[in-house]
Amino acid sequence: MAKLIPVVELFGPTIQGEGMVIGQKTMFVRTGGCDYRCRWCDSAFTWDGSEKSEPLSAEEIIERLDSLCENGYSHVTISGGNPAIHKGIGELVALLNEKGVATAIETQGSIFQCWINRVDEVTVSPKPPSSGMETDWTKLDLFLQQLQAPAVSLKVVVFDDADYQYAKHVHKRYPTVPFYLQTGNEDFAEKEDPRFLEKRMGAYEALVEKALADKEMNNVRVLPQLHTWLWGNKRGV
Ligand SMILES: C[S@@+](CC[C@H](N)C(=O)[O-])C[C@H]1O[C@@H](n2cnc3c(N)ncnc32)[C@H](O)[C@@H]1O
Ligand SMILES: Nc1nc2[nH]cc(C(=O)O)c2c(=O)[nH]1
Ligand code: SF4
Ligand SMILES: [Mg+2]
Repeated sequence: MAKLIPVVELFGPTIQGEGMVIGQKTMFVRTGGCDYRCRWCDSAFTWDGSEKSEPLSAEEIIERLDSLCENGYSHVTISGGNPAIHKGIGELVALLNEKGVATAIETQGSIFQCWINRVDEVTVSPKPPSSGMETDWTKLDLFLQQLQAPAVSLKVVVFDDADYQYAKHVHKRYPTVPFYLQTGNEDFAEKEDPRFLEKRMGAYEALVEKALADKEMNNVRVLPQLHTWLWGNKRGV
């Protein structure tokens, strides 16, 4: 029997606002459940019990994506929560592959599944000290050793100096993996702050300046969460 996938949100078309394929037109599948509890998680509704997920088969997910996008789509991003806790996603990835639709995943690198190697773009985002989570380096080493996907990147969110030092450590530990620094959004719960965009731009400028002045961070890409510049903390975009 097909394994069901707990889905919290399906949305799109939108643009990928973060990381290695920023700007890519994409659909999103957001799964429920996470093995982490990051203090600043902007998607805590996937794991804090505030929302129920709907168990869907891979076919049902594709039907719903199709009905969201009458013009069709060529790219699907799977995020969460941690999508890597769900075995059933392998079937979704295989079906999308068959249809010629490219796939991407966002995960923190704590749990590996064989199907991850069939995802076209894998973003691994280990969590810095401000998250309150502790990285199990042995697990992360193993995750990256097993990872054979066509395109892989590391992305570390930075809120403060300790996070930046952590990001440097990650980049040094895995020097051959394309590395992204991403600004943290401390106003993730804010709905109507008139200074929201100004603050996001300020955080981006500060992170860019830090990286530009750092001789150990010459081969990095520095990015904001671009979707928040357009749409703030709105859900489903
Ligand atoms: C919501 S998570 C889901 C995927 C997976 N659990 C992970 O953390 O990689 C997707 C991305 O959003 C980032 N993120 C979550 N909350 C954020 C915040 N307040 N500011 C900036 N990035 C955030 C995470 O670090 C991760 O890269
Ligand atoms: N547009 C857009 N881009 C994103 N990139 C990563 C996201 C996520 O929540 O995983 C996300 C999201 O929620 N929306
Ligand atoms: S690992 Fe991702 S989904 Fe899980 S709590 Fe952290 S940011 Fe949120
Ligand atoms: Mg998000």
